Amino acid sequence: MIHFEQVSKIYPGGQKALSEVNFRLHQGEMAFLTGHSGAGKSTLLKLITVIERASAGKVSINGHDIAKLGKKHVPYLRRNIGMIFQNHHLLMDKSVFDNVALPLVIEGFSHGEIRKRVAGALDMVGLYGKERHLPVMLSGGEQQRVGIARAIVNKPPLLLADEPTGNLDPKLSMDILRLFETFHDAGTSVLIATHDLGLIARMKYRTLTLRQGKMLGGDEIYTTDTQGQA
Ligand SMILES: Nc1ncnc2c1ncn2[C@@H]1O[C@H](COP(=O)(O)OP(=O)(O)OP(=O)(O)O)[C@@H](O)[C@H]1O
Repeated sequence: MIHFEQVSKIYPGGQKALSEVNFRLHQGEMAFLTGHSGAGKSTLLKLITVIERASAGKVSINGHDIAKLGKKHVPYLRRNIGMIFQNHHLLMDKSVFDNVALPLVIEGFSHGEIRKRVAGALDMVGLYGKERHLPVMLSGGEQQRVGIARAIVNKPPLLLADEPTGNLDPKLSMDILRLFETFHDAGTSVLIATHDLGLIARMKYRTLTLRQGKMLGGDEIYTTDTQGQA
């Protein structure tokens, strides 16, 4: 699903964020991405969503080299990726319903379809019945669930999360990871960037580790992947 080959990223100004990174995330796989602050986790996610472009190497999604993707095709790519952020980026003056409905409104779905899909997404994240609430009326964990409902409402095959549990206590963090697990069980590919090694250790998924822009064990993972294993 995602394939990085010798990918480097140097920001304008000369800051090297990623250095010859190799890895694959398979279709339907769930994995963690970890590393110290500044290791390059967010940069790696931004290359997948084409918020940033690689300086060298090749990023492919479903076999397509995204360097060859023209500007007008980027929104189509992003429609297939649900993105979840630590501070959830909710519109605070809009209801839970309006926040979750946003991607569907942008895509031009009918009112009836939007109502049905938003209800389904809120049900999945355990917020059914809170459609009319404003985000400020919800707890931090519930606000994060609204962000997750918005990310999955158009059923993308890939979910990317950048520190999704950063503001939550251990119990709520585990609940959020279990929620990601339900999407993974339903066939969605999931990549979660997190500092929280304790949380990672409690789950059984592959962990990709960045250190100063380099993927530790990257070549080994790359070799194993080419043999068709996770
Ligand atoms: N837009 C930018 N311009 C210049 N340098 C940047 C930019 N974004 C990130 N960097 C630099 O690239 C490196 C990697 O940053 P990145 O945000 O990817 O790390 P991270 O692992 O996500 O860190 P954190 O866990 O603190 O969020 C850092 O040295 C950072 O200062």
